This record gives sequence, C-alpha cells and structure tokens, in this order.
Amino acid sequence: MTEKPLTVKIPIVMTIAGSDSGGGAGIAADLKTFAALGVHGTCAITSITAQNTTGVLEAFDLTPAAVASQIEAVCADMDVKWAKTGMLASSEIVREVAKDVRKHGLSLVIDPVMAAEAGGDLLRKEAISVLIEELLPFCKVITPNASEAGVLAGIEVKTPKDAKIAARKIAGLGVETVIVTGGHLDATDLLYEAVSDTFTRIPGTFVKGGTHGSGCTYSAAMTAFLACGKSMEVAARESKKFVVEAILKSLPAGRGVNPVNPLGATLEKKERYLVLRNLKDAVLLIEESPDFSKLIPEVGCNIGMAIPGAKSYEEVAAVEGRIVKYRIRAVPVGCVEFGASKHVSSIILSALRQNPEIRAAINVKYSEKVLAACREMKLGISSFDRAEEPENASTMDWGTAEAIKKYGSVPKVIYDRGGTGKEPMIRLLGTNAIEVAKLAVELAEKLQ
Ligand SMILES: Nc1ncnc2c1ncn2[C@@H]1O[C@H](COP(=O)(O)OP(=O)(O)OP(=O)(O)O)[C@@H](O)[C@H]1O
Ligand SMILES: Cc1ncc(CO)c(N)n1
Repeated sequence: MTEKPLTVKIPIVMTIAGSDSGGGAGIAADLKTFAALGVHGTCAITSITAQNTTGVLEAFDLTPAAVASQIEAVCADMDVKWAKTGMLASSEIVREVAKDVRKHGLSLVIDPVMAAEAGGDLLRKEAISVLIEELLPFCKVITPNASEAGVLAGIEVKTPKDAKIAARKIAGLGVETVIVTGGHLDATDLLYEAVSDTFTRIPGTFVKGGTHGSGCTYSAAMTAFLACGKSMEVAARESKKFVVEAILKSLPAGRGVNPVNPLGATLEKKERYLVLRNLKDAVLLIEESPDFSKLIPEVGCNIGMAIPGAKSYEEVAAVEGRIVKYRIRAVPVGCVEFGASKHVSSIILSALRQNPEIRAAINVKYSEKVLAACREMKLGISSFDRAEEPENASTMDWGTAEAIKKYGSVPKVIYDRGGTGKEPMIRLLGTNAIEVAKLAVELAEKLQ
C-alpha cells in the first residue's frame, strides 16, 4: 500500500470588515492577529475608512455585490470554516453577509462594531435592526462591548450586573454564546453560554497602553482559537491574554489613541531567540579561546546582550552563575538565560539609553597591561571613579552613564580602578555579544 504524504493543514479564517487607513483596527488588526496566531487569514472588505488615531474622517462603503464577490472568491477556493464580522456599515451589506454566511456554512463570530473608539459611526442606525433580525440568528459567538451590548439588548449597560442581563437578552435573539467585553467596564469579560445557561467571568485588570483596535483584535483572536479547535472558555481566556499583550506592546503612532500591536509579543519572542543564539555563540568563542582565562577577574566574568529597546534586567540575557576560571580555561557555570545578571544588565541598560544600538557588554580583568592593549587596539576608552559615586546610586548604572558623558558617546571600553573592597574592572561594549566576545578574545591574545 502506498502511503499518502502527511500534509499539515493550516486553518483558514476570514474577516468580513472595514479597512482602517491608520492600520490600527478593522482588517489590519484582524489579519495581524491571524498571522500571530498561526492561522491563514483571508478578508472581504466592506468599507474603506479614511481613519487615523484621532477618528474616522470619511467612509466609502463597498457595494453588497463587491462584498459578496470577495467572499465567493475565497470560499470557492479555500476551506474556510470560521469567519468574523467587524464593520458592516449598512443594512444592505448586513443582509448580503447574512446570505453569504448561510450559503457557505460559515461558523461566525460577530463583533458588532458600531463606532470607532476615537469617534465616528461605523454602522448606520437603521442597520442595527437588520443586524439583530437577519445576522444574529446565524452566529455562534457575539463580542459586544458594554455600549454595543446595551444597544442590542435595549438596556443601559454600566455595571457587570447589567452585562449579565444584557448577555441573556442578546442570547434570546438567537446567539449561542455572548461575550460582553469589559474594556469600558472593569476589564473583566463576561462569557455567557445559552445552551447551559452559564456565566463565566474572564477576569482582567486594566493595563496601560493603546486600545485602538482592541475589540477587533479580541474577536479575531476568538475566531482563530475556535478555528484551531479550542473550547469556548479556553478561546475566551486565551483571547483575553492575547489582547492584553497587544495593548501592552502598543507603540506611539499618532496624536490620538495608539493602535494595539498584535504582533508585538511574537516579535519580542523572535528577538529573545536571536539574543540567546548570539550569546551562546559568543560564550563558545570565549570557551574555545586558549587565552581568554587570563582576562577573568577574581569575581568572575559575564557577558550579556539585550533585546532591542530593553528597559529591565529581565530583557537582558547573560550566563547564569558567570564565567569562571577553571585551571587554564574559561568555563560558563550555567546556561545563557534572561535575567541572569543584574550587574552586566545595568551596564547594558545604561549604555543603550544613550545609544540603542549598543546592546552587549562583557566585564574583564583590570590591569595596566590590559588597558595598554586596549589603547594599542585603538579602542575608544573612558572611565569613572567610584569615589565620586553619589549616595544611593546603582554603581554600574551611574558609572556607565558617567563614563559615556565624559567621552561624549558610548566608548568601546569603560574602566574603573576599584574602591574599598571593590575589584577594579574593564568593560567592553558593542552592538552584540559575538562582537564583544571577539574583541575580548583579541585582547586576550594581545597579552601574550
Ligand atoms: N485597558 C485595558 N486593559 C485590559 N484589558 C482591556 C483594556 N481595554 C480593553 N481590554 C480588553 O480588550 C478586549 C476588547 O474589549 P473592548 O471592550 O475594549 O472592545 P471594544 O470597545 O469593542 O474595542 P474597540 O476599541 O476596538 O472598539 C476585551 O477582552 C477587554 O477586556
Ligand atoms: C474599520 C474599523 N473597524 C472597526 C473599528 C473599531 O475599532 C474601527 N475603528 N475601524
């Protein structure tokens, strides 16, 4: 019997939503979320908005035929099971989408988008009843925020108790699962499953960051997780976690509400991986050098590297337990890990505040001979004096900043001659760990 080749199928999902020219909400947020969660995202655009972080300036709705044609093109070719809707703009588009969803048997998540966070209507008032009567009965999940839930349920939603009443009322319109999102309440989402008449709180606390596109990102994440076969409750918990990270990773973009950054956490993971790989190779260079052990100070040595834009020591990787001298070799005590050295990370964080390109450092033994070799290699050198250190300052943070200030930019070498009970030290700085390791190995060879 010939075996069929194993093919891994990626879930294909669709967003039926508007375009935000500012790149924060609508299909931009949806497609970024799909990409981050490893599903293949397709789209049918309903309306093109001229929008930025301060609001919606204009909207150009597509014809229902144009929306239908996009859905048809995708569904005729690809196996789409789950889809979401966002901005639907008009009664005509809502009606068309209801028809297409039934035709293609799509399991639907509805984000009943009515207005942009920064202002601007995204669904005409007269389309609300069409949404309720013609689309809601064909959807599996709906994710209204407090004010959308209020409009759909015909009550005011100001408290978590109101959200419960509204969720039951919306389910009564023919929806299996209602999630009232808490971005405008207490940051806790309320999941209501009609079949079992159960409420599940998906708790959260308010985090600081841009929230333009948070509802789109949340409902797109729900669609992706459900397409991957997660249960409703797991999908809701994971989507909440995902949107919180996207808010935390938001970046300044315009003068208004900053857009969420659904790919921020994925990109950070990539950077962390690249840093660990670079650092591992750097440590290998040090281990293999027959000369490096001469540069190891009494307190041991460490080498570190930060991810771009690092702000805390947990974002700087170094060798756990330092690199020590064993017989004539340099030996790393542990593995390379983030948060492994407060000492080296203080040097790096202080340097990258002055120059974001400088992300790596190593500390080596101080001697006049080593310093002379640095001079011979024509490396830029600066220093600080521990005796001048202000009270309550972090030595590495202050000393590095002081040496940089004296030099006018970040030098390759920063040294200090020590103090009472403090070993003198030389630090080599550079853009990455391999670069500083090579510099250190070259320096060690010069000492021969
Ligand atoms: N500041 C915040 N801190 C933590 N979670 C938040 C915050 N803002 C929104 N969320 C979460 O984001 C998700 C989307 O909810 P939200 O109520 O903001 O939707 P929305 O109002 O439709 O969004 P949009 O801004 O796109 O219109 C929910 O899971 C909600 O709990
Ligand atoms: C196109 C579009 N869809 C949804 C929203 C809601 O955030 C928005 N601001 N713009």
